[in-house]
Formats: sequence, structure tokens, C-alpha cells
Amino acid sequence: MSGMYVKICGLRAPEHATTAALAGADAVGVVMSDRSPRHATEAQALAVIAAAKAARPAVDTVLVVREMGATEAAETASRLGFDVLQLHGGYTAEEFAAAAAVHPRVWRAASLATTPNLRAGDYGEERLLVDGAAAGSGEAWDLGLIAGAELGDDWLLAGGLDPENVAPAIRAALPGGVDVSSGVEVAPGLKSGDLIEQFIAAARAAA
Ligand SMILES: O=C(O)c1ccccc1NCC(=O)[C@H](O)[C@H](O)COP(=O)(O)O
Repeated sequence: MSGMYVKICGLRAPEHATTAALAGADAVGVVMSDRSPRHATEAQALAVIAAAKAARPAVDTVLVVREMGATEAAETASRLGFDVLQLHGGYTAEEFAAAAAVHPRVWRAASLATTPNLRAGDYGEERLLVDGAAAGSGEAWDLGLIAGAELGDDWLLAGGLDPENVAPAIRAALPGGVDVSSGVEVAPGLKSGDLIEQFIAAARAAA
């Protein structure tokens, strides 16, 4: 397996978690956000976790939230058995600390468009995910912003990636990993097993 960390986000169906884990994904994400087309119920989340772990126990399972309070999100991640909590957007450093006190593995997702001084680890997070301005929109963003940023050594690139553009994006931005959601869907919220496999293969081949 290459050093490129690959996360497939926004899963709700256990068969897609199985496909992602068997194809070599390092992480699978489940979104709990009422406004998202990929909002998952707790029952769906539990099924995704079980399927991913059955396929490959080492895969990281990630709960992704945006509107939920940080402490409630951390309690939910622990209760459901997620490995990681990803806090997306405008959470403060204090909220990260409160979440980490409950659930130690916390990732931060933010955009250079709204937070130009992003740097991995500043909020005590285990990983930083650098996303476009609109989470889960599938919209590409100006990767040139990365050249002027001091992101640190290890961060994940997200936002508008798909099986076709992930390799050039990796070569341009030099991230430690990549994250995708819309780019492996055939309709908003509806994942494709084929696209998941293609994305993982393309990211691995580029690294
Ligand atoms: O995916 C969503 O709908 C979502 C909703 C609320 C908060 C976060 C969300 N997604 C987080 C992710 O990690 C996505 O994979 C990331 O934004 C990239 O999305 P895309 O551009 O669709 O690949």
C-alpha cells in the first residue's frame, strides 16, 4: 500500500463500505448533517462501521458533522463506535479540546477560502482536511491557494475530486492524503462501487 491516505466520505450503504475497504481505502466517512443529501441515520452508521471493519479491521471509520455541538458529536462518535470524529467548518479551538476530551481522535476540516491561515495541528487535531468552501458540493477549488499556505507536513486534500482529476490534483498539491464524496456518486448521496474503486486506484497510482 502506498503512503497516500485515501478517505471515501458520505457512505450510507454497507456494501459501499465493504467495496471501499476491500479496494484499499484507509478511511470511510459517515455524514450526520440534516442538510446533507448524504445524512445517515444511526442505524445506517452502525451498518457502515460493521461492514468496513468486517472487510478490513484497520480501516478508520469517521463520523463527519458540521452543525452538531462538539461535545454531543464526540459522545455520538464514541457511542456508535467510530474511530475518528471529523468536525467540519466553524468549530473553535475550545470546541476541539472539549471534543477530544471525550473522543481522543478528532480531525479538523476547513477551507483556505474562509481560513487562509490554516495549519495542521493548530487546534490539537490528529489530521487536517483542507476542503473547498462548500463541503460535500463536489465543486473544484483553486489549488493555487495551497502554494501560499503553510499547512504543515501531513494534511488531506478534499473538494471536487473524482477518479479523473485526483492524480493531477495530488501532483499539484502534494497532500498526504485525499478525500472524496460527490466524485464517487451517480447522484447526490448515491455512491457507485465502480467509482469508489476507480478513485482509490487512481489515487494510489498517482502517489
Ligand atoms: O458531504 C456532505 O454533504 C457534508 C455535509 C456536511 C459536512 C461535511 C460534509 N462532507 C465532508 C467531506 O468530508 C467531503 O468528503 C468533502 O467535503 C469533499 O466533498 P466533495 O467535494 O463532494 O468530494
